[in-house]
Amino acid sequence: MTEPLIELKGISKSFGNNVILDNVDLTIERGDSLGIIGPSGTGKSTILRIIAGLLAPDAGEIYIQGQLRQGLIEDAEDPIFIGMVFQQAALFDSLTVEENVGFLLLQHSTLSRREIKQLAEEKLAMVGLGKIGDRYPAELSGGMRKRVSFARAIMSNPQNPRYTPEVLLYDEPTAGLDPIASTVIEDLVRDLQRAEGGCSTYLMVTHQDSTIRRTTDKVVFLYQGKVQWQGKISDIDATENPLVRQFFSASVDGPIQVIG
Ligand SMILES: Nc1ncnc2c1ncn2[C@@H]1O[C@H](COP(=O)(O)OP(=O)(O)OP(=O)(O)O)[C@@H](O)[C@H]1O
Repeated sequence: MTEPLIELKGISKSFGNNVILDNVDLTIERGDSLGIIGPSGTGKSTILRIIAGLLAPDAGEIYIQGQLRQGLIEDAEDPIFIGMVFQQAALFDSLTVEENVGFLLLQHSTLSRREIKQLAEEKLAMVGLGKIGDRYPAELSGGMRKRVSFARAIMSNPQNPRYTPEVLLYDEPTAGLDPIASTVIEDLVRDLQRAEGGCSTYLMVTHQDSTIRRTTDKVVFLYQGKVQWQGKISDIDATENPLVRQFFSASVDGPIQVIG
């Protein structure tokens, strides 16, 4: 049996007295499209930041392709590259689209600007954006900016295959988009999962019903620091779990305490 790409064992994290994650285990296999869902403030983004190596857990272990991670990503490289797509596209306004997509290569490779431009164009074409490399982020719609951030996330360095992302972490990629723009992004997530030069494995944090159903095969339901339920996407409508039922029925009545 092959090793999981990522394994979290007993991960806990508190902010002050607020316990956000309490002894969470999670396994991500190659090819997984795993949704992390649950009410607001249950630690979904926190889990992504811990997996990305941007935030340290208080307790527990993280194995990346079987190797125990020590410290944060800035302290030691993981054996595989994990990319992140943030909720806000997080583009540099003063750089062109192409410079944004090629940013890491411009900083960390010896490739020529022409080579990086060509690679950026290839990735932009993969996310359905042609001929916009010379534009600035402010000239694009919200959906286009998101797609640019996808192109940046799947950028790889041909000089060093280790910098090809093997797992993508999506943090609410359809938040704030209208239903049609959301569908475009959901289709894109699936296209990139299948495409050569895309990324076959990902975690998806989202609140949107359509995004959960259209982009994930399995889901983990987090609440009060714990994994309360996990199952296949097709199990969602059949489960008797009261948390999952309340969440998907959008009812204020049930075990989930409504905050605010
Ligand atoms: N750096 C931090 N310092 C203090 N509290 C934090 C910090 N980061 C997150 N939190 C708190 O931890 C809790 C979980 O936050 P997180 O963003 O992980 O939740 P979430 O499930 O992604 O929420 P949402 O669905 O609303 O985006 C929240 O109460 C948040 O305020």
